[in-house]
Amino acid sequence: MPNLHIKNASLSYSNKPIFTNLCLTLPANQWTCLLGASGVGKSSLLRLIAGLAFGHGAQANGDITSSDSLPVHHRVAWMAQQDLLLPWLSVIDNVTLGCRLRKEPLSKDKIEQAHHLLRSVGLQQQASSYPRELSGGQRQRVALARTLMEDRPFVLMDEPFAAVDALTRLKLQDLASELLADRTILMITHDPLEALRLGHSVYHLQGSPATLTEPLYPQGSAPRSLDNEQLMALHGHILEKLRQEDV
Ligand SMILES: Nc1ncnc2c1ncn2[C@@H]1O[C@H](COP(=O)(O)OP(=O)(O)OP(=O)(O)O)[C@@H](O)[C@H]1O
Repeated sequence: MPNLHIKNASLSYSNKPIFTNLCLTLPANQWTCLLGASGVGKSSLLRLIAGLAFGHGAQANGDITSSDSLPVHHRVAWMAQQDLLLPWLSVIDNVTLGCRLRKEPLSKDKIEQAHHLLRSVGLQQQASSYPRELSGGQRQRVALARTLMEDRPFVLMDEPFAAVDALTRLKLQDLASELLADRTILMITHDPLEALRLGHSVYHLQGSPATLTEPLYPQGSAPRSLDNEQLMALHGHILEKLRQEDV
């Protein structure tokens, strides 16, 4: 998988700078996690990387490039806090939604692949169910299968596990860590523990205009166990920093 390079990313709304000349490299096969207070500009940075449009009054710039020199924008998958499943489609049809939207023929291989992915997220029995019949955690697992079905090298995640209970969140973290191990990932989270469990590096976006701090590099391989002493110490340290920032 390629690295993703973000150079001189700048964004302002109505001439108010949100961030200016941000630079960040997302290493291949790694999770880069991004913490930061509400409104600091995390989701906007993700939008800029994905090449999504900003509303009226926004000025966005930046070089988003890949180490393999191929264009980035159409090779990005997005996973959000809301599962964004279409309620009128079955689980399997939601997993193959990308093919449908692009009007690609749904070959036997593709359908088999979708079933295989549902098996990997533990939902093979629910292929014909509808989203309303699933729990929040199950729905987010379908969203994960759909992300994997798209098979994009770059995965941008905006608080993907924020809407589920603590135990389901831990399970989803473990599953995503395993299934997305070979991608280049940027994940936004408000949960320092989640960043420390999953991230190879953990950045903090802070200030106005926002800047990135030096990254933390949690030890050991992800997903890290909750009884990892270094992880718990770093967790306390980050929470304290966030608390000071909040006053
Ligand atoms: N369309 C818009 N017009 C004007 N300002 C905007 C617009 N969209 C976002 N902003 C402002 O840009 C800033 C960054 O927003 P963004 O959604 O990126 O923050 P965030 O760090 O992701 O916040 P959260 O953690 O709450 O999701 C915020 O101060 C927000 O008010």
